[in-house]
Amino acid sequence: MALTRDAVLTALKDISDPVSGSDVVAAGIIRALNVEGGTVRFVLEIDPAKAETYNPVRDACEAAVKALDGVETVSAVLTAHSAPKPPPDLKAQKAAQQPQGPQKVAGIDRIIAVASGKGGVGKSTVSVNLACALAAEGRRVGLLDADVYGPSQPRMLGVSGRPASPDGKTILPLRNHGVTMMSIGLMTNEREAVVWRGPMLMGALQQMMGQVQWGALDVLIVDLPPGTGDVAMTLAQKYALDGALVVSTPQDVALLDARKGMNMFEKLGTPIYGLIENMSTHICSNCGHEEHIFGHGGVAAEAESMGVPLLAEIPLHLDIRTSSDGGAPIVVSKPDSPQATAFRDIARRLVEAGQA
Ligand SMILES: Nc1ncnc2c1ncn2[C@@H]1O[C@H](COP(=O)(O)OP(=O)(O)OP(=O)(O)O)[C@@H](O)[C@H]1O
Repeated sequence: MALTRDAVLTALKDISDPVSGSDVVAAGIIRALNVEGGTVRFVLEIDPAKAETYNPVRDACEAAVKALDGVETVSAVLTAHSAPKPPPDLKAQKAAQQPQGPQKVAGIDRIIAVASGKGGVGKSTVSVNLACALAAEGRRVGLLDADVYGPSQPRMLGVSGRPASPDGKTILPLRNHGVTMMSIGLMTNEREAVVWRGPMLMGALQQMMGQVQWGALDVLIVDLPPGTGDVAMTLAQKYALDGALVVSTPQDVALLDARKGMNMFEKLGTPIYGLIENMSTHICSNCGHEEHIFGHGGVAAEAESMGVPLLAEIPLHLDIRTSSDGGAPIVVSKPDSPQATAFRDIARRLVEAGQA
């Protein structure tokens, strides 16, 4: 008989939660349970201050699930829920040791967020091509797909399969075209709709930053979800973001949303490295005829009025879409094409400015 979620939950009900006294399922700490064939994954969402207490609980949960018929591998990870504010710490010395403001991530020299105000404007396409172009410039590049609502980087970078976690604590990222990549989407089942609540999102982001073995990176590109939501805020507040790139199409409505995105970064104190206009002009793949189907000049004017550089005008070209869909972004599959050159120019510019 095939292994089911219910069978896993029933087994987990035998494990008690040391904090509430009830079982771990009733206590509501089992999250993101994913059963795929013989592989079972879930997280225990806990108060980070009680991580030590929960290590044996995690081991007991893993053992209970492993004992079920049909289970081959079990991965249970502790993630932090957003703990209520701790009482004020009166010991000055201890307070001095508390992390202050956004933190650097060990081994990662720079973090650049790629954002857009609106979905579908090509933020992921820009992120993956920029990452590949930076790798081609000899930079050690990571790409974090934080777009929980529509993770697309595994497909665009041509990687498949699940990241391994040999010790159940650290996560091995995937790698292709010289880019080290991890996607929050790989933590869930593709067909399973996941409702990402704020705390879970933060836990997942913290896991991505702290538990993924990125290795030494010159730059980590973070492909954010569209808009000015929780992920962008958490990222900028918790981690030392060096800069942000904002992608927009030329239409007024996209620009309006892009402005909101830029305002958010300004408020968070993150420098905006530049605006990128995507789908700037349409180049017919048959005759080469060029047409500004979404209008022209708006993004350049916006960049000027905001006082940020317009880093590139990327054309709308069939090759850009088909190459990403095929897992070898245009910068890799046709590096000398004018379309790829637009992305490579951004990469060179960022490297020259010491930003990547
Ligand atoms: N310059 C371009 N030329 C041709 N196709 C493009 C271009 N930019 C993006 N696309 C295509 O448009 C679609 C949307 O792009 P993409 O997924 O990068 O957008 P996004 O802003 O990351 O979207 P979301 O955040 O909503 O997932 C994809 O199919 C992509 O291949």
